[in-house]
Amino acid sequence: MVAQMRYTAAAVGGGLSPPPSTMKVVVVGYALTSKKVKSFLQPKLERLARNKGILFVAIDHSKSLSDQGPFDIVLHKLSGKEWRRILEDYRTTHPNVTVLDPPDAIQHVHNRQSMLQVVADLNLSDSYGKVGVPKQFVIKKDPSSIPDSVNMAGLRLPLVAKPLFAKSHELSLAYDELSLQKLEPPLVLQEFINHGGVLFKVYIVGEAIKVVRRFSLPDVSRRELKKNAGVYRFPRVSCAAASADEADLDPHIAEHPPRPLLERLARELRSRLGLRLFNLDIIREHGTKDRYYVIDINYFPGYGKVPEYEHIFTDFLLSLVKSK
Ligand SMILES: Nc1ncnc2c1ncn2[C@@H]1O[C@H](COP(=O)(O)OP(=O)(O)OP(=O)(O)O)[C@@H](O)[C@H]1O
Ligand SMILES: O=P(O)(O)O[C@H]1[C@H](OP(=O)(O)O)[C@@H](OP(=O)(O)O)[C@@H](O)[C@@H](O)[C@@H]1OP(=O)(O)O
Ligand SMILES: [Mg+2]
Ligand SMILES: [Mg+2]
Repeated sequence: MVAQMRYTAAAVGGGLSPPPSTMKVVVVGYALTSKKVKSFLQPKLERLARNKGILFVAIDHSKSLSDQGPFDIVLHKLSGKEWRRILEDYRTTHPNVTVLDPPDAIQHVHNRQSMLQVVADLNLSDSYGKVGVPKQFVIKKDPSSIPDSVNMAGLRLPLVAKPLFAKSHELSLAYDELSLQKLEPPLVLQEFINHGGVLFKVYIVGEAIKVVRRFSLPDVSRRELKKNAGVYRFPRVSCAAASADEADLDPHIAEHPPRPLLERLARELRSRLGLRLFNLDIIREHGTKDRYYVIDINYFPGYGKVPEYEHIFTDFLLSLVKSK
């Protein structure tokens, strides 16, 4: 079902020409934070969408979702149990509306343990490379158990400590296991993998993928590890300001992972996670040609920073309606 809405002056907004009047409009309701609206719903996206017959409409939280629309697609990234319940109800009562993405699938990548489990289960290995996850375990409560748990799990130092819930972005690097007791659970402790200080962000929008390169934490040598102790906290690492797309780097480090490997990984994760909008952070172990680790998966990431995202995203929205 394509929500049949005629273009009106109010719907189109000032100054922009509507598409031909015969064109059916694809209505996309969105529930996003104001930060996300600013970064994602940029004028260049809205403009291109409008020319292709796609209209973005803000969902009004003071009204029932069923009383709004009709929508063809609902796009959302809001947290909270109540919102998840509203969406689940809406999905049941409006089976023809594509909700991007299902709330329970999103929940799966909110926890840093379940997030990487799918990659571990996939155990992807072919002529292009091998994709795994760093050894890791969860500390739920008692930080005094950390040193013993690290030894028992056979984790090699240094370790990265991340909040179990992916919404929080603090990151610590620990050179010894005793210092980890200072950190506040629930946490994921993960082996730090040397990767030449460069990481690849693979943005997925349905079947499309786009890869960017970012600077990351530098390698830690055996010598450095022996010399240092303690836990070091890092503010946001590998954020958009850390782009390394144009940097002059050692080609062994800069080279993107093979496209066929990423395409297979993206396809598998899309179906196993039941998500269509996500990105993954992948690193190549320094000194190897084909040993890859996925270290993070994010739902509906910052697409606004991806070159040409407006074309990729609008094509994707149209393909959803066409395939119905
Ligand atoms: N196991 C690891 N080995 C090496 N470096 C790592 C590892 N885990 C994380 N890092 C580095 O720390 C950064 C932040 O880690 P991660 O991506 O897990 O956190 P995040 O807060 O979820 O990030 P995002 O902003 O992408 O959501 C990574 O971009 C990478 O530079
Ligand atoms: O805000 P930005 O554009 O940086 O997008 C970031 C996004 O924040 P937002 O959803 O509030 O926008 C983050 O979401 P939360 O985990 O905090 O929910 C997470 O997905 C990051 O990985 C994104 O950065 P990217 O991986 O694309 O560099
Ligand atoms: Mg990350
Ligand atoms: Mg993340």
